[in-house]
Amino acid sequence: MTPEPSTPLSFVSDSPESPWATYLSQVDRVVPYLGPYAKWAETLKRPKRALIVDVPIEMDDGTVRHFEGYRVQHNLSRGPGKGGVRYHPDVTLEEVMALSAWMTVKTAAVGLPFGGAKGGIRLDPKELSIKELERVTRRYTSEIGIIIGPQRDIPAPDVNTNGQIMAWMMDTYSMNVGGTATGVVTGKPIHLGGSLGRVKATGRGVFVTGREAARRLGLNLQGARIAVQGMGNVGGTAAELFVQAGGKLVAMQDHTGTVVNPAGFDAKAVLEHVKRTGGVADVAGGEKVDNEAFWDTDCDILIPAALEGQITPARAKRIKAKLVLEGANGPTLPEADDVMHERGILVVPDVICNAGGVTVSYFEWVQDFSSFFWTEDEINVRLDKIMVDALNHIWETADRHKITLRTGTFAVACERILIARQERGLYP
Ligand SMILES: NC(=O)C1=CN([C@@H]2O[C@H](COP(=O)(O)OP(=O)(O)OC[C@H]3O[C@@H](n4cnc5c(N)ncnc54)[C@H](O)[C@@H]3O)[C@@H](O)[C@H]2O)C=CC1
Ligand SMILES: O=C(O)CCC(=O)C(=O)O
Repeated sequence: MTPEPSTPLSFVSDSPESPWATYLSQVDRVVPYLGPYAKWAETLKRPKRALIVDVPIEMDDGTVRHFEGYRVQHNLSRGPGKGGVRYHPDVTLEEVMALSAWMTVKTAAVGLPFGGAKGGIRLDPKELSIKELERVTRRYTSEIGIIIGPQRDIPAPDVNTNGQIMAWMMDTYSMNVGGTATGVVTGKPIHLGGSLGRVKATGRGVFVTGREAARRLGLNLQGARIAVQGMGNVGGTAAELFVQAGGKLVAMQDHTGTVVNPAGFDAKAVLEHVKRTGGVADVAGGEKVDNEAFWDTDCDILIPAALEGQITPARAKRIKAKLVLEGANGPTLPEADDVMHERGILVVPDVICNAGGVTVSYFEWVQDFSSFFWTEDEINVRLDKIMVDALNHIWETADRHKITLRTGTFAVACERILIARQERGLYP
C-alpha cells in the first residue's frame, strides 16, 4: 500500500518562479540518481527550523520602526548550520528558505562539516544611518540568539552585509552569553578573529572553478571576454581575478545600470569607482546601455553575481557566452537551465561555483577554535585545492550519469546529506 504523502508546507507560495520552487525542481531532478537514499529525499524539501523575528528599533529621529527578520536552518544532518545574512527590502521567508537549502547542498558538495542555514532582514540598508544599522543588527542578533552559536549555526555576510555587521553580531552574541565567542559568525574583521582571504574568497572560488571549466572547454582565459552582473563582493573580485588572468571585462550590470566596453574596462579602476559612487553607472570608458541589452553581450564568460531568478528562459536563448559561472545563489530558473544545456552552454552551478566563501568561512571557524591563524597564501592554496578536487569529483559524477553539472553537484551533495540523515536515525 502506498503511504499517504507527507503534509504539504503551508507557508510557501505556489509561484513557479520563486527561489524555493527553483530549489524544489532541482531536488526533483536529482532523485533518480540517489539510489537507496531517495527514500529520504522529502527531508531535503523541508526546512528543519524556520524562525521569524520582529526587530523593533528606535530611529535617529526618535520614532520606532519594526523590521521583519528570519533565520532558517534547512538541514543540520552534517553539522551546525552555516550561511549568510542578507539585508534587502525584498527578502522573504521563502527566499531565505531557498538560500538556506542551497547552503545545505553547497557545504556538502565541498565536504565541509556543516549543514545549511541563512538569514535576512527586510530592509534597505541605504535608508538607514550607521547607528540605525548597528541597532537593527544587534536587535536581530539577540532575537536569533536562541538558535545560533559556534556549535549550532554560524552566520556570515551575504548581500548588503559585511565585516562590520559580523563584528556587531559577534559582539552582541558575546555580551548575551557572557564571554567572547568569535566562532559564532565568520567574515569578521581580521583583528576580531577574521580570516585572511575571506573577503575575496567567494570571487576567488568563482575564478578557480571558471579557470578549470575553461581549461576543459579549451577556452583560453587570455583575451576571454567577461560580462558580470553584480559588481559587489563576489562579482567585483571575480572580475578582478579574470582580468588579472588576461581576460577582458566587456560588460557590467548592477542596481545602478549597465555599461559596456568591447575593448575592456580597467577592473581596478571600476572597483574604486564602485566604492566611491556605489555603482557602475558613469564609470570611465563605458557606454551606458539599456539593462535588458546586458543579456545580448558578445562575451565568452557570463558571471551572474547579483540576485536570484535573473536567467529566465527568454534570456537564456539570447546569451552568447560559452560558459556561465554562477557567483550568485539561484540566478537561473530551471527551464533556463534546460535552454542553456540544449544550446551547449556550460553552467557551473552556484552550489559549487560560489562555495569558496563558505570554504574560507570554515577555515575562519577552525582558526577561531584553535586561536592559531594561517597566512593568506596557506588559505588561498587550500581553497584552490578543495575547489578543484570537489569540482573534479562532481564532473566525474555528471559524466557517469550523463547529467548537468548542477544535477551532478546535487547528486554528490544529496547523497552525503542523506547518508548522514540515515545514519543519525529518526527517533529522539
Ligand atoms: N558574499 C559572499 O561571500 C557570498 C555571496 N553569494 C551570493 O553572491 C551574490 C552577490 O552577493 P555579494 O557580492 O556578497 O553582495 P554585494 O551586496 O556585495 O553585491 C551585490 C551586487 O548586486 C547588485 N545588484 C543588486 N540588485 C541588482 C539588480 N536588480 N540588478 C543587477 N544588479 C543588482 C548590486 O548593485 C551589487 O553590485 C548573492 O546572490 C549572494 O547570495 C554567494 C556565496 C557567498
Ligand atoms: O560564508 C558563509 O558561511 C556563507 C556564505 C553564503 O551565504 C553563501 O555561500 O551563500
